[in-house]
Amino acid sequence: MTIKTADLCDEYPNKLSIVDPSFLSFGKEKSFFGPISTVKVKDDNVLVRRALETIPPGNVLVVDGAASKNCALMGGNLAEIAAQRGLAGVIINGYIRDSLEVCETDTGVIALGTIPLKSKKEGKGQENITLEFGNITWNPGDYVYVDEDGIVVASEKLDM
Ligand SMILES: O=C([O-])CC(=O)C(=O)O
Repeated sequence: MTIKTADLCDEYPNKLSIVDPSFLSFGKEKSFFGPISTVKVKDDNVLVRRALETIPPGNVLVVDGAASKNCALMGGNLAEIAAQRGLAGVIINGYIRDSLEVCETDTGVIALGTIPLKSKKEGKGQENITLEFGNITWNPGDYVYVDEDGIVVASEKLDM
């Protein structure tokens, strides 16, 4: 199915939250959608890995990393887990590394940018909670739609 966020905005103006246009696409899959799973972390990606290994195939993992520029929350290995598990994609309010590998990996990866330093491995953070970033609220179970034009979220699955 081809996502066209512009068409969704035309068709469902009252049902969509539009994410702040400050995110970049790094994954090979430029257009994807699915139900949201969430984690919230700060400079620590243990819960990101655990979510990638456990959330249902087809879901989109949304990571609130507090937009921290201290380190990368995902690299080539974690992107490969997302692809192998058949996740639709990952959206990170934070930074990634191994961007050349990530852009060859068959999943969606959205983030704020790149930084080469890896994160801490302490396992701190929260899972499956409502997030607030990018000018919108991200509830687990909401649907996110992504393409080359941007990111939009609806509280239900939309007919396309
Ligand atoms: O392990 C990490 O912190 C992230 C990483 O480099 C990878 O996913 O390849």
